[in-house]
Amino acid sequence: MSVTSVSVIGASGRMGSEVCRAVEGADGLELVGRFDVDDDLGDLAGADVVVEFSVPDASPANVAHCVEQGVHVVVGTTGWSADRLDALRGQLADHPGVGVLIAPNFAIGAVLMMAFAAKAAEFYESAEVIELHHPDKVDAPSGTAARTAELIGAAREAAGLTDVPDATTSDPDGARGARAHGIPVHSVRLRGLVAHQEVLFGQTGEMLTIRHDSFDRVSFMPGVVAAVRRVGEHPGLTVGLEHYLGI
Ligand SMILES: NC(=O)C1=CN([C@@H]2O[C@H](COP(=O)(O)OP(=O)(O)OC[C@H]3O[C@@H](n4cnc5c(N)ncnc54)[C@H](O)[C@@H]3O)[C@@H](O)[C@H]2O)C=CC1
Ligand SMILES: O=C(O)C1=N[C@H](C(=O)O)C[C@H](O)C1
Repeated sequence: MSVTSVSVIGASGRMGSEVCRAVEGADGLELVGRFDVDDDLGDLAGADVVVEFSVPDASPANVAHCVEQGVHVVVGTTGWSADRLDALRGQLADHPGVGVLIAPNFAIGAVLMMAFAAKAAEFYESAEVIELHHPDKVDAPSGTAARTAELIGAAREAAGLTDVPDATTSDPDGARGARAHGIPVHSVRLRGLVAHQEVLFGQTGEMLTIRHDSFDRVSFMPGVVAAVRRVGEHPGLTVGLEHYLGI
């Protein structure tokens, strides 16, 4: 069996340290490098694939460095705006053999939740997203919630649905949440939580709730390991693990 060498950026963090353990325990993968803030990424310890879980402001430069080195990258860090994705696509055009996967969520159940939400969206007048996370999370809304709202918004637009109904005219403190792609998104931060999301759909006389819970960060590891194994077969930029899983 051939061995894929893997380096991890953000290796000291909650996700990075879990990824190091998962890579060390996976058949056919070898952990060759651990990098964190202020480390010189250099040749990335000669890795075939890098896994990147750092912070939104650092991730684009880290990924750009990997692409420049001709190394495939699996990215879990959030904060990839449309502008940042466009810049990465531009860079990848000059490195046609390199694959980059950016996934807002590597838990299989979360990927399914987003797919189910996209499927349900056209059938309901109302839609709202509630994401619930540990209080050490620095970004809100979560990348998963933003992506879910984007998928729901796109499905609604394709179906000719207009704005979600909402008679609110006074909301000085933002109690109705943020709006992402026209969908209200609410962020909860609570000690004891890991990563959770509910997608609520409403229609006269009925409600559909789609909920996913990650109780432990090990829930993300099968998706990360699958992505490491496959990223080399997908040159260019892929956004969302569903494209590797046929979901
Ligand atoms: N896609 C997914 O399935 C998941 C994504 N995430 C995302 O992953 C990211 C990291 O989350 P956590 O591990 O919980 O955060 P964390 O704060 O525990 O870890 C981040 C690590 O990145 C390091 N870091 C900071 N600046 C850096 C730089 N310039 N270069 C290299 N490393 C740097 C920090 O020192 C820290 O060790 C967040 O954006 C989070 O939303 C988290 C869980 C699952
Ligand atoms: O910071 C986290 O913990 C998580 N971040 C990702 C996100 O923002 O969606 C994925 C998961 O929700 C955990």
